[in-house]
Amino acid sequence: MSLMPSMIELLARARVDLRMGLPVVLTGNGSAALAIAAESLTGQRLTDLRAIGEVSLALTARRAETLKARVYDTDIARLTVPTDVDRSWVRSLADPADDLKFPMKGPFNCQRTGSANLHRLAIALIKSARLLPAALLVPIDDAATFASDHGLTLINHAVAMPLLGESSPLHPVAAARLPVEAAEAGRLHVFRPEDGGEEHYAIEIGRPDRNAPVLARLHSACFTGDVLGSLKCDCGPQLRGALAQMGAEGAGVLLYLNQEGRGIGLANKMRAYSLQDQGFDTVEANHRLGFEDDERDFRLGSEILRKLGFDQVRLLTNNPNKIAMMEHTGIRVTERVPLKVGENDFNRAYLATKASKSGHFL
Ligand SMILES: Nc1nc2c(ncn2[C@@H]2O[C@H](COP(=O)(O)OP(=O)(O)OP(=O)(O)O)[C@@H](O)[C@H]2O)c(=O)[nH]1
Ligand SMILES: [Zn+2]
Repeated sequence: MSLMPSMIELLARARVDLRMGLPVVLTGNGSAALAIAAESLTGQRLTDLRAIGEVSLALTARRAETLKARVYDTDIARLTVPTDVDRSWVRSLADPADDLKFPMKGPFNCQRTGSANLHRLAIALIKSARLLPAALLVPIDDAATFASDHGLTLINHAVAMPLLGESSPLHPVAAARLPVEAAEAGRLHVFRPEDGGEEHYAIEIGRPDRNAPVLARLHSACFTGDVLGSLKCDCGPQLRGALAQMGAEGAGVLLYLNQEGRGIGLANKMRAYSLQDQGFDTVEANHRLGFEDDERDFRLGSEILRKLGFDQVRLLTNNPNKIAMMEHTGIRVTERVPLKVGENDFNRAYLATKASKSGHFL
């Protein structure tokens, strides 16, 4: 029946559930579990989970490394939650804010038998909901009955995992003329993904020739840099510099991708900034939170370019990964145009770390 939600729709619902602190039901390979985000766990929900069975905590291998917890499943660690700890124990394992002040002492009881599939699915879902990558799971018997009895969203591992790894198709929803400081001939296009995720934007400057390489910039949202003029990064000057160059050349396209904080979201980026104030660099901070260096999906940049009719670019960037991803997804990068602007005393170390650890061109 067509009114039944598809897995894409169920995943969108599950993201909201997890953000709200509601459990979701995960199932796969004959097993089933309730999963709840550690970040939005209430004391009552922890009590409720314990009434069902033994509760385990899923963490990424990155987070486990900081906690010195054993990882038996490559990318995921599964820790048994002791019966005598409260919500603050879970919080301290999930959130590195107080790692230095109150180091979490193991040894932790790390699970090595059974499958980590449902734990991995919970982490993937929680990352896509832009929460701290940590989930509590408790096994249940009959997933379908449990979900319908309690009105919970039911997610199947085999169907969901490939979808979570894919880039959702994007569709143009609206476009209009937008004169900007850099060029009077501007046009803003809004693209919406099918998975209910963030919209992304493209600002077209002039009327670029679709048969020649276009001067292009893939800009990732940075509220602090773009809007507030933060001195901790170079995003604001890069945004304005790219538009200015497009204005001067009379043509270009700037994609504004809503992947704040290299894809971890603004709340997590502020957590990373707090860790940076404790002395960690931008990459270490991401790892301590349980994220990879860069959680962005640049494939959507190629898709937007193609939808706008472009297949070759002169790419304004210092990031070799952006070039590799463009080429990999069928957009030819005929030239890399360096974008070195906005270095200052506050972001010098950040820019140096990008060069030394993330391979950025100097
Ligand atoms: N997680 C995290 N994200 C950051 C930090 N500083 C800046 N960002 C984010 O990094 C992204 C900056 O991306 P881009 O401007 O595309 O920079 P880039 O990947 O270095 O590539 P180019 O600028 O093209 O050379 C934005 O999403 C910022 O919000 C940080 O310390 N931690
Ligand atoms: Zn920035």
